Amino acid sequence: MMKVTNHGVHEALQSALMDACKELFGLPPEQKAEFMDAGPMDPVRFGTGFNSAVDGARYWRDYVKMFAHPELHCPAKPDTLRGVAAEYAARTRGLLLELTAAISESLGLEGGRIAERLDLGSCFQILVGNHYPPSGGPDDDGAVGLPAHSDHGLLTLLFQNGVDGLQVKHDGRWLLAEPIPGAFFVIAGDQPEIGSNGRYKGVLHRALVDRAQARMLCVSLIGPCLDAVVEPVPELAVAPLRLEYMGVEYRDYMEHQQSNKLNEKGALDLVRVQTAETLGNF
Ligand SMILES: O=C(O)CCC(=O)C(=O)O
Ligand SMILES: [Fe+2]
Repeated sequence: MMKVTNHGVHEALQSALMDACKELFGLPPEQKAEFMDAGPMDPVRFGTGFNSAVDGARYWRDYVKMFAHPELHCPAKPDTLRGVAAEYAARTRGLLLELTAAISESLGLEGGRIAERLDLGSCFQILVGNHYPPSGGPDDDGAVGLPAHSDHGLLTLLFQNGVDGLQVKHDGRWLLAEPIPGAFFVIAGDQPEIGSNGRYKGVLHRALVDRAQARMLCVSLIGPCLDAVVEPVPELAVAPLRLEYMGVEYRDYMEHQQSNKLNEKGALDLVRVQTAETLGNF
C-alpha cells in the first residue's frame, strides 16, 4: 500500500466526484432500479454489501460501480456525473499507468514491459463509490463494511471523506490506513502478484464502519485489458524459482472474484499452481 501526494489530480475534481456520487446514492429508488439487479460484468451496478447474491451476511455498504475504460458507462443522473467521471477516470488512469511503469522498473523490467504484456492501452478501469452509513449503536463499533480481501485488478486508488476505516494487514496485524490530506491511497491488486510470480503481493485489506459518521470514498481501479492473459512474466519465473501461478484471462479472473463471496485472498486459488506442498495432506 502506498500514499501518493503531488499527484496532479485537483482536489476540486475529487470533491466533484464525491458530490456526484452522494447525489447518486440519494436518488429515489426507481431511478436506480434498472442497475440494482446488474451482475458483475454489467457496466453499471448498484448494490449493498459486496455481492448480495452470495454474501449471506449483510455488510454495511452501498456501492455504485461504473466501467470507465475502454468506454465510460454511467447513469444519466445526476447531470454532472458523466463529465466529472470522464475527467476523473482519465486523470487517475494516467497516474495509475505511471505507477505501473514504476512497478515494472522496480522488478528490473523495462518501464513499458507490463503495459505491453497486458495491453494497457485498452486497460480495464472501473470507478466505484462506496457509502457506509454509521453503524448506530455502541455494540456495533468496528462493524465490518467490507470484509478482508485483495482487489482483482492491477492497482486501486482511493480517497475518502475524512472518516477513517480502511485497514491493511501487515505482519499479521490490522493497521489503520491513516490519510495525508489530499493524498491518495494506492493498493496493489492480484494481477501484480500473478504477473510478478509472487514478488508483489495483492494487499489484504478491509473496511470498518464508523459508529457515528457516514463514511464515503471513491475508488478508481485499473486492470489489464479484459482480453489479456495474465501470467508470470517469463523473465521473473525462471529456474530455480518455481512458477507460482498459471495464466488466466483477466475477464475470467475478475468475474470469478466478483461472483464469489469475498474470502481474503481465496480468489487467487483459481490460478495458483498446486504442488505437493500447497496440496497439504491430500
Ligand atoms: O472502504 C474502503 O476503505 C475500502 C474499499 C475497498 O476495499 C474496495 O472497494 O475494494
Ligand atoms: Fe478493496
